[in-house]
Amino acid sequence: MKLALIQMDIAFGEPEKNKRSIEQYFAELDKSADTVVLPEMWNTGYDLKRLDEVADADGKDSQNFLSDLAKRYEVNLVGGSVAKSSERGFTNTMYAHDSTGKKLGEYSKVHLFRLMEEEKYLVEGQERGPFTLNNIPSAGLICYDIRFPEWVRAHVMDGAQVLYVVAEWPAPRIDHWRTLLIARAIENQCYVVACNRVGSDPKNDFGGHSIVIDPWGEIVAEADDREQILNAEINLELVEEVRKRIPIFDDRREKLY
Ligand SMILES: O=C(O)CCC(=O)C(=O)O
Repeated sequence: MKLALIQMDIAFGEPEKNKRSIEQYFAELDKSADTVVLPEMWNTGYDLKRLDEVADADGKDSQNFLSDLAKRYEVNLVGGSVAKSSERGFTNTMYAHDSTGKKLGEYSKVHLFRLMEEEKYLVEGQERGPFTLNNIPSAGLICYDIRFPEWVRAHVMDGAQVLYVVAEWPAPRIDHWRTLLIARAIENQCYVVACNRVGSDPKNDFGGHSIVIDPWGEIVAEADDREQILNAEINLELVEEVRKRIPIFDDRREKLY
């Protein structure tokens, strides 16, 4: 698989402007890329106080936009996440599409991050929302979700071999971001493909360092803290190889935990 992670800045509360930025990035994609990943809440950023005005009604506009991009560029697209409004309230929701534009799955962030007051404005997702991308069982995780190893393990026990993480992770804790992601890859013996944003909003500076990590914990590719497209190639056979070498899934003591 040839991945392209779009590590972009996000305009605060300006979905149309952010869509134009994404269009520009797509025009610059490496022609060999088959799977593209976007960051968290790319439509609005953390403009939570104005969700009434800026969130996407039922995620329809975002889904159309993402489906059309995937089809036009013939790429699988893990569409970061968007602020979505529905009868249930506002959610932080990821959509994945295949290269024909077909929707593969949907996932809403289940762990809301109090430090950014998400719990005051958003409602939690209730489902795992796994998807199969390129014939590979995969899962989406949104930012703070990576601090919950039991949540990540649940996806892997379901069969996930690639974890797509999308984030607006602040710069002051970028060491946590890297360490947690490397640990999630090693302990689950799977690929971690993680796309963060850069730039600033009124309250935070975001740290970039989008990263692709293999099931042995080796870094396949890593960005710095500037806007860029991070390209990486991964080989899924390595998942099986690593799981045979250290068979942690056979050695688990399920009765004890
Ligand atoms: O856990 C962290 O330190 C960052 C989480 C975060 O920024 C988020 O979930 O939006």
